[in-house]
Amino acid sequence: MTVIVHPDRASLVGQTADRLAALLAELTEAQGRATIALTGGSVGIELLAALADRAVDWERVHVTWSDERFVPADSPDRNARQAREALLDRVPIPAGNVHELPAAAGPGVGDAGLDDAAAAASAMLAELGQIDLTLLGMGPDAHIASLFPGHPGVHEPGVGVIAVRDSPKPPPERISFTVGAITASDRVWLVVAGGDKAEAVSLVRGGAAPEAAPAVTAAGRRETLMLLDAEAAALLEEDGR
Ligand SMILES: O=C(O)[C@H](O)[C@@H](O)[C@H](O)[C@H](O)COP(=O)(O)O
Repeated sequence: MTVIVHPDRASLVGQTADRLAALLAELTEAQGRATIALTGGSVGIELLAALADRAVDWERVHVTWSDERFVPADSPDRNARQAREALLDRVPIPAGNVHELPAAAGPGVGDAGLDDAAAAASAMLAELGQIDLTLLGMGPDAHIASLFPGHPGVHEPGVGVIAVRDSPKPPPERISFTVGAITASDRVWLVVAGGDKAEAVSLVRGGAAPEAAPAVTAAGRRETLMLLDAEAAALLEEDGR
């Protein structure tokens, strides 16, 4: 894992958007298509908004998500809805290139269909083929996607999408890439900002166990980057790591 520290949140977001635009250009040029898995969370969405202002050949970019909240499609909690507002509705990406994870049938449905949604998402992931880049945020508890410390999901075997119940981060019902799905990606970028993440960053860099810090499992087949602002890296600088 390569750690790159930016002076502040704005430069982390701006320079990561530049880095992402450059990767998309390289991939669409070299292989005719790029497939990326987006993430939710404030930094993840800010990154998408910044990407909207970069030159990207959207015709040849496919997007999906490494996790999704299991709420109705029009819920403001949906990662896909937030991504559409921040980016996808602002760029000429073909509708067929946007591979949303299933939504709950409607308000108050609860977890009826959560397992079916996870199974459908696993099938869609298999159809999608190789993921060139999985973008991840990280919680203050070192969660990634919807894989939380002390929850069984981090030990779920195989490449797929799982149902998550009683998520400590609301909303409670989610569907999430497994660790195997994340590590099947060619590249994994963890994009993390804020002093509230400094402990988790230090835990991850210190080699904590996956059940304590799921983010330690974040690894791409070809590249793993931990992209931080100075606040999130603060303890690292103290440790000199
Ligand atoms: O659906 C979600 O909530 C995200 O996938 C989640 O994993 C997020 O990326 C982290 O919680 C970081 O979120 P912040 O960037 O807002 O701290």
